[in-house]
Amino acid sequence: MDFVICAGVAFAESLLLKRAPASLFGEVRGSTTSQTALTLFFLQYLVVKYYRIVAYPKYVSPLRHVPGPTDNHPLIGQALNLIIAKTPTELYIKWMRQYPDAPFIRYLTWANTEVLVPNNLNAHREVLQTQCYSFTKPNWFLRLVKEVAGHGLILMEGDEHRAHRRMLAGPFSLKNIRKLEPIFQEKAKDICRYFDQSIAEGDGKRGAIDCTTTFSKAILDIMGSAILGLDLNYVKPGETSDDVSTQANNSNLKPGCTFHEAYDVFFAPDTMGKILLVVNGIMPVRWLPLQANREFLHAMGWLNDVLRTLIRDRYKQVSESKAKNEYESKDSRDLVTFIVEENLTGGVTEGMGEEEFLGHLLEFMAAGHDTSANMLSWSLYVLATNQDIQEKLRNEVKTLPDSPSYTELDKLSYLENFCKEILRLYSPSTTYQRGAEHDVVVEGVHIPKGTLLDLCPSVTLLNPLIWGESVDEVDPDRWDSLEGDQTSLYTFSAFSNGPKICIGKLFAMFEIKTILAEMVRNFKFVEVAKPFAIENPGFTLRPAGLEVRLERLKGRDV
Ligand code: HEM
Repeated sequence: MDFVICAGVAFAESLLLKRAPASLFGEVRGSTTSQTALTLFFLQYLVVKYYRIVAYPKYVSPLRHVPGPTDNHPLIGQALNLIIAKTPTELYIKWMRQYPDAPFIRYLTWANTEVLVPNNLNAHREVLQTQCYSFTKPNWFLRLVKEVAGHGLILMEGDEHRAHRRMLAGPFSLKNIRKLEPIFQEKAKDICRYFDQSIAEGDGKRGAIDCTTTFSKAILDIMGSAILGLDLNYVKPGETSDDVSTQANNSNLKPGCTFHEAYDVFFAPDTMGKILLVVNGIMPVRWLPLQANREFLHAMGWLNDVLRTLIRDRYKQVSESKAKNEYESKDSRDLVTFIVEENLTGGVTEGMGEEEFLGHLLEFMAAGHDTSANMLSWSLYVLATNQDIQEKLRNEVKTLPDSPSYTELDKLSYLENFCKEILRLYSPSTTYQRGAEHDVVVEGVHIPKGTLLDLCPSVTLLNPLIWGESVDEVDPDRWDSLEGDQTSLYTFSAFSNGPKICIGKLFAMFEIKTILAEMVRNFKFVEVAKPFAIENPGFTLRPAGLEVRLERLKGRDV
């Protein structure tokens, strides 16, 4: 924008100079209009950039007194520090602990753009609930998400967002989530059979599981059945990993890629893939003839085609059998079928167009996949490194019947506490973004229109002012005796809060509890097999390469 304005102004100025009396600007009149315009453009552009990058954040911005890190790079503030940090949240946690009382923390990023991090509970309440629609998704984030998730809930704002949340409330209600019991139970058993296979392929007593890959595939299977009505069967015992990558079990899908490969391009790209993902948020770079771009465009094209075909086929199937009076609505219908049925009969999803439908599917698959898989990986990490907690959890889940229902799982208080403690210590969602729609005042801080905000769940989940000295310890029992700020909705921020709270919260908790219960009552998680790193940059807290050794417990058979 600065570029265009400076170019326009420089051109107008050069024309004016041409007409000025020769005695005033003799030198300038000697040069051509384009030379003058170019010189004026560069000078003005430099001044504007100096003001924006150096003078504004330091001397003019109303946010300049908000506390924050001072070890800034002169041009890119904390951008590089965030990229080379050990985890995507390391620096946010450090800043929160440095300025525990501040409502906001301010840091600088590319070209010294200011970013605010809501820090105390009131600031979270204002941004997520009270003034929710004053803080919308910023443009760079829209570009980034739209590439993979189309136009779904995450990108919608205001009335459109409210209308679509209403349409989707049914499929994500407790009543509907209960219908997914058989899908979750079956997949939990498949995972255990897969573990058995890994033990059998080893020395017959002990196996090792690559958590990130296994759970990523298992969760995709669940999403395939529950959301799309497809049997993906990535984690199916009896199949080697080679069989899995051919997607042999779903021959109806377009060849050339798999869901697992497609999402790996986004959630676990190589270094070039990561750079392009970030830079494309700032300026379009997908046209560059690079291998990482080709892989990305191929994967996303495949995903869009497959889901669009699925939507059209499902409409056709349902409407044709309805026309013949042969249609029977299944009680355990998946989300696609639910939306199609409601749409055809003037139900709650009436008016949802194909683009929005596609956007929702792309988003559910992306938003519910890596988050849940990482939560399971971190659960195994904690179990393998805390045998007493594992024993306590096992004693509780041992009481469950063979295929536990939602109600039976919901009654287990230690399982609930364990899940919350995993989300507290290892929030799968690292940061999510907002931008101020207009000037707004929160907690006495004047936030100018266009200011960027980073919300980081760990800022409240790992805050020593809220959790005390034991903040970094694993202690599921703490959830039995919450007091003060620990009871606030805004403290438990792993699923966010307010009108944009995660729509899949119930789905995720039920799915994870079912899988955890089945794993813990059948296997002992002995130790972490080797060192691993946390992926950074990353949208989720991904323990890349986490491997856990396990043994089957005697006396149980899946
Ligand atoms: C442990 C698992 C999960 C975690 C930690 C999680 C976390 C979150 C968070 C923090 C947000 C807020 C993002 C923002 O406001 O920008 C969110 C939104 C969302 N999540 Fe989840 N999520 C999980 C599972 C799921 C599942 C299973 C689904 C779908 C099946 C899902 C679908 C969505 C959608 C569609 C949104 C956008 C909601 C809106 O803007 O109205 N999530 N999630």
